[in-house]
Amino acid sequence: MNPDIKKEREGPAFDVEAVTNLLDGGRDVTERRRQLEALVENDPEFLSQPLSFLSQSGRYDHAIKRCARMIQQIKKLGLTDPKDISLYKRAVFCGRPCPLDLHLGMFLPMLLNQATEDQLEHFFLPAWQCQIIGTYAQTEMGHGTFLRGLETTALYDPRTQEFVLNTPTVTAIKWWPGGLGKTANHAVVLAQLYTKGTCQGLNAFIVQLRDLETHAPLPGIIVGDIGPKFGFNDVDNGFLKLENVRIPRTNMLMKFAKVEEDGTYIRPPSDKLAYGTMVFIRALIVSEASYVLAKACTIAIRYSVVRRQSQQTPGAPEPQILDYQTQQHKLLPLLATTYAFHFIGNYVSKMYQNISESVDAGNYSQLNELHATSAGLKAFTTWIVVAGVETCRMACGGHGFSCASGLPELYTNSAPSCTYEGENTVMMLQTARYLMKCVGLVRNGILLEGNVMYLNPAFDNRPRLDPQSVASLVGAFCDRASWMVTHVSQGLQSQLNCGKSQKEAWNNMLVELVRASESHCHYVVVKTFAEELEGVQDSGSRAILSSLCHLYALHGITQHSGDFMQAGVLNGEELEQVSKILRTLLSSLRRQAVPLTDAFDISDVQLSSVLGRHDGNVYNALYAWARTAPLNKSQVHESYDKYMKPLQKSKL
Ligand SMILES: CCCCCCCCCCCC(=O)SCCNC(=O)CCNC(=O)[C@H](O)C(C)(C)COP(=O)(O)OP(=O)(O)OC[C@H]1O[C@@H](n2cnc3c(N)ncnc32)[C@H](O)[C@@H]1OP(=O)(O)O
Ligand SMILES: Cc1cc2nc3c(=O)[nH]c(=O)nc-3n(C[C@H](O)[C@H](O)[C@H](O)COP(=O)(O)OP(=O)(O)OC[C@H]3O[C@@H](n4cnc5c(N)ncnc54)[C@H](O)[C@@H]3O)c2cc1C
Repeated sequence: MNPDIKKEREGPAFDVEAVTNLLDGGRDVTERRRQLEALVENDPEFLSQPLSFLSQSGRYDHAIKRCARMIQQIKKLGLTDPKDISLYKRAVFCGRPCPLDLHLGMFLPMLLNQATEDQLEHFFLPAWQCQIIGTYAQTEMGHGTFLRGLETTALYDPRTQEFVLNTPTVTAIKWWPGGLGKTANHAVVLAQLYTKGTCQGLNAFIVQLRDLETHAPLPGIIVGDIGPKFGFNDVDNGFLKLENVRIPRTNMLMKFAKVEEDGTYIRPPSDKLAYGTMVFIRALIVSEASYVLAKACTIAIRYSVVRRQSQQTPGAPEPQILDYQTQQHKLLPLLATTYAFHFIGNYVSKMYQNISESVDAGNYSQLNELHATSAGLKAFTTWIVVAGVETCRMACGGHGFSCASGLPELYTNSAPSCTYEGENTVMMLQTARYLMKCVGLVRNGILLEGNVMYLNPAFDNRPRLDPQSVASLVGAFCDRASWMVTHVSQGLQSQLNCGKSQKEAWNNMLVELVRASESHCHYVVVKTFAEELEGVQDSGSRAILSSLCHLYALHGITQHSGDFMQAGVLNGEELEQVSKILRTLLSSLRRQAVPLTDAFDISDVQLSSVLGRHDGNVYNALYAWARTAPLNKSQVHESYDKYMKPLQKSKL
């Protein structure tokens, strides 16, 4: 083990295993996770060469091979608990996306959430057994955000009791669905339903795409891969053109909306229920965000204690780069953010679970709050995580730019989370829509509960900020959100008072509306982090996590100091105080940085990074990695004899 990293692990101020257990949700969960990871890491079928050396087709082949092995093993091991399956899948793909994500993550949940009993009877088992492999085909070339603008049509034909599906224009072609290109043989297709001459809006239809024996596309189905992307190249994101494809009436998911045999349409109790699976994935994205940032922080912090660079004192050894305050300022707030996002991920998962149960019981009253919260936190966490991965890459200097570091792959695979499942700006505006409605309720004398209580009148007048107190800092974030949300609603009102239409006024305030939503999400994250600490039994864990929560809050204030000052929450002098305490915290947490990343308990296989190796032996591993690169298969590349040699021989 590299002596520097070894020294970093001597005498942490807390019990690393206790924090690992806390992050996992208990000692038994840690043991189970390690057991499942070991099953994968000891399975010779899962051994693989560095993915960076493969082509797009090679990566897809590699991914499909792992999918098949994973499904076989899940059945053989008798894994039925969704938590086990999710942990096993994460171990197989090391957190990377895979061609079955949409089948497992959206197609199956769509069946569970939107299918009738008969439909479940017909589709679920073959889908669970992977005879049916599905995807979620909603986005079209011309529309991803504006769902009501989707052009694919499903015309009901009462004579044959079938729907006829078409993508009538080039912009109607389904574009992006994961697994659609080469993997899926079915899709849930979102289409505008027409029956009895009337458009009844978006509904979900199960469409078979490929022959179950030959996998060849069926008549009327033109399907393929959309080609190489910025990342995510293990997944065959595809396109789908539909030309008069006929499906039985019973292929429309009819748990909520219905089309009777004669074509009569029965409206769903809420027309947003069809959007439920998107909310499920948004909640899942929030709970996964922390894992991505945990990997990036582990790589960059471990590298930062083995990398020595520059010379502060002549003759003295070059310092570890984590000794530089700037390196601490880049990485330690991100480490604190990783822990903060772990707790907000738990919070959103619990919220989704609770509200889904009440929706199943027919109570739709909290759907809006769930949508607004999951949409805002999905945008808030993914924007910060993706930017954080890039910060970690840059903090590793040149070697961070090598695929050997694992950081470019981590960045390009996580970057689309700011776009898919709801483009982040659009999601923040959904949260803003909800917040503006809450302001309206307060104006009508209604008292609010939960995370928006700060909008109630005379929400307690707070003493001046005490930057040493986490509770006081949470109050500061609350006051900032209250001021920003109220301020933007006043801005909207004054636009309307000047005679602007609702639409114009809204568009003129979009930037402020997004900022107000971000401040609301930031408050919810800080509040949740602080509240979670109260439940931590182990005193050593509680102490170190409190320092991280303190750092996260102080750093948030310095990053958005304009908001806090505009809101009157703190003045210049108090801001200086905040920055001073933040700097002190950086140097005190520096010694705990490696143990705090070890607590994530991410194996070298999972990390797939030469720079982030647990033993810190980076340089030999980097050299060995480069030597195996395909370009080094021959000392003289074939292009020399084909092009350069003739050039050098020619008399220029
Ligand atoms: C890590 C694992 C990865 C797992 C692996 C993941 C791999 C990648 C998977 C990616 C899969 C995809 O991208 S699938 C495709 C994802 N696509 C999207 O997310 C599309 C985003 N667009 C939309 O959701 C919609 O178009 C909106 C919300 C932006 C606008 O919809 P709209 O119908 O026009 O609604 P709008 O007028 O704004 O609002 C009308 C009312 O409906 C409410 N409303 C709107 N949506 C919802 C909703 N979902 N649930 C409840 N309520 C809603 C609003 O609050 C509002 O209430 P009130 O104010 O009237 O009370
Ligand atoms: C890797 C990846 C995987 C995907 N997988 C799937 C899948 O499996 N199934 C599926 O159906 N789809 C999938 N998608 C598509 C994805 O859901 C859409 O790309 C996403 O919903 C954004 O829609 P869009 O591409 O039309 O962006 P647009 O909405 O065109 O966004 C472009 C810009 O317009 C702005 N904008 C748009 N509307 C508004 C507004 N009302 N107010 C303010 N600004 C606005 C946005 O903020 C953004 O800056 C995937 C996409 C990617 C990248």
